[in-house]
Amino acid sequence: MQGIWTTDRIRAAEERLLAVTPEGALMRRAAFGASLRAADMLTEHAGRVAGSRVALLVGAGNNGGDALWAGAFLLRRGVGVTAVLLKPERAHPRGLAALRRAGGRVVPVEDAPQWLTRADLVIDGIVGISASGPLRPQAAELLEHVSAPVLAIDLPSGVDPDTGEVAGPAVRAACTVTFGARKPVHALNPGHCGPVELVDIGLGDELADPDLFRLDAGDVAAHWPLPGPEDDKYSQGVVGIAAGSATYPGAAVLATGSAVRATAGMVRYAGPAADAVRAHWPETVATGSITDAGRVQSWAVGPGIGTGREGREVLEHALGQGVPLCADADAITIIARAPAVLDARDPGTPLVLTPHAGEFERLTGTRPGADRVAAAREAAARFNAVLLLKGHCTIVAAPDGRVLVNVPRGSWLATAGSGDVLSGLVGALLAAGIDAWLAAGMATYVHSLAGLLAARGVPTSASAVLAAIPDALRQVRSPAPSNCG
Ligand SMILES: NC(=O)C1=CN([C@@H]2O[C@H](COP(=O)(O)OP(=O)(O)OC[C@H]3O[C@@H](n4cnc5c(N)ncnc54)[C@H](O)[C@@H]3O)[C@@H](O)[C@H]2O)[C@@H](O)CC1
Ligand SMILES: [K+]
Repeated sequence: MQGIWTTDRIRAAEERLLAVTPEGALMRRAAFGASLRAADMLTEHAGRVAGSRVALLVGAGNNGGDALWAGAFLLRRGVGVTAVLLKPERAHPRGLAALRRAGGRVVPVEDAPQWLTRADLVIDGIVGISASGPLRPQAAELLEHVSAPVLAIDLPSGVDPDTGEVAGPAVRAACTVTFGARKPVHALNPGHCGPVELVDIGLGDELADPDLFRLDAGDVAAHWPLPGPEDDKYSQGVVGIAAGSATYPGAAVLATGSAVRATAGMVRYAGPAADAVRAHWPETVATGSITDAGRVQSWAVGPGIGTGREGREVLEHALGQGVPLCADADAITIIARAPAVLDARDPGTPLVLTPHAGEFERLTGTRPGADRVAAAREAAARFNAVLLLKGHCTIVAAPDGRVLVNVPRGSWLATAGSGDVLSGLVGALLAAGIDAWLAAGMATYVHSLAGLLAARGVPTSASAVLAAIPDALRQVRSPAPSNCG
């Protein structure tokens, strides 16, 4: 798992490291790493390093210092570097001296447009982890002259470092180079960060207990249930799916199908769409009513069951079985309207709730707001449940405070029925006995990868996402190498 730390924790760790490191050494390490990434970007976008042109946007703090030092390193490689000082009186003195010594040009803001327009690459050193709020008007106006790719130093300026919120003008980077450890913005706002490269500045020993986690393919592969020599259809877990209606069998077919594709365990379906489910997935055991569904090790309940009395009875029955349960879609609305339904639950048995922002508001009375991590964490504690907050960037919070963030792979999953596929995946992993927080995170990961594979650059459908689950699992088990992201 990749760890992610809030900026307070990073700042404290940096201070401890600074106290035992020669002055300026950390910044030079960071800036050298940034200059290497800048050179790679110049090669990619301008076809050369020596002879290319870089403009630095330099703010009032150490982030600007990083940019100035990176400029000094690039000058040594024959790059023409121009620094635009947004707050000349507060520009990092040592960084500025280093840039000047290396032969860099320093221009006032009034002269900046021509240098920004001509640049092959712009380096954003406006503001880093001490940022608050969006870009100030002067910086926002300068950015209008930029058409070259932007390399963000530490994070794209104007984006909130801890929540990823964009409340006004902000840099949209082609790539971000960060130092020491990943910050929440990198996972929560991949659209503004672009691929994120991590430069080691020696912070590792100072940081423990991440605030957030991100799964990688290795984690998912390591925990995904695969049949072993001793296994049979029961030993791998039996998942029950309660979804869909006679008139709208789609949700039932999709949720059941994704459970079928996810693991080799057995899938039972219970509900009025049993005929349609049997027709699509002959390997399932389908019954018309949840009361005669038989034993399962987990339930996935909700998509398309309706929010009336029948839906409520189905949910109550499943909650009363004392097995882990994923409550999705209509099941969430039922809980929001009648929280007493949860009285049927044994509080020690895992529950996963999978709301999107609107369902989250129904459940809790408020929208998730800018700090989606805090919102998900609070709701997880309040409901004593794993809370999977859907969105472009999905957050999975456990009642004990652990949070996973899934960095999306495009917006391909914004399609009807996609949530039904996710709930089948969660249910199948719960049946295999996987920790509910991890199960929800792994399901989200594979769901988004299946979305990417199904889409291959064009809009896709939930059925195609479902069909791509085996390919996503194959890819997870043998991931392609990646050096940025
Ligand atoms: N402390 C260290 O040893 C290291 C720090 N590093 C760099 O230092 C950065 C943090 O530096 P600082 O704490 O000096 O602060 P920043 O450079 O992040 O911000 C400087 C100042 O900008 C102002 N500001 C806040 N929001 C703004 C906005 N939206 N628009 C314009 N100005 C705004 C504030 O007055 C703030 O103090 C990191 O992000 C990283 O780039 C790296 O060099 C690694 C080592
Ligand atoms: K920046």
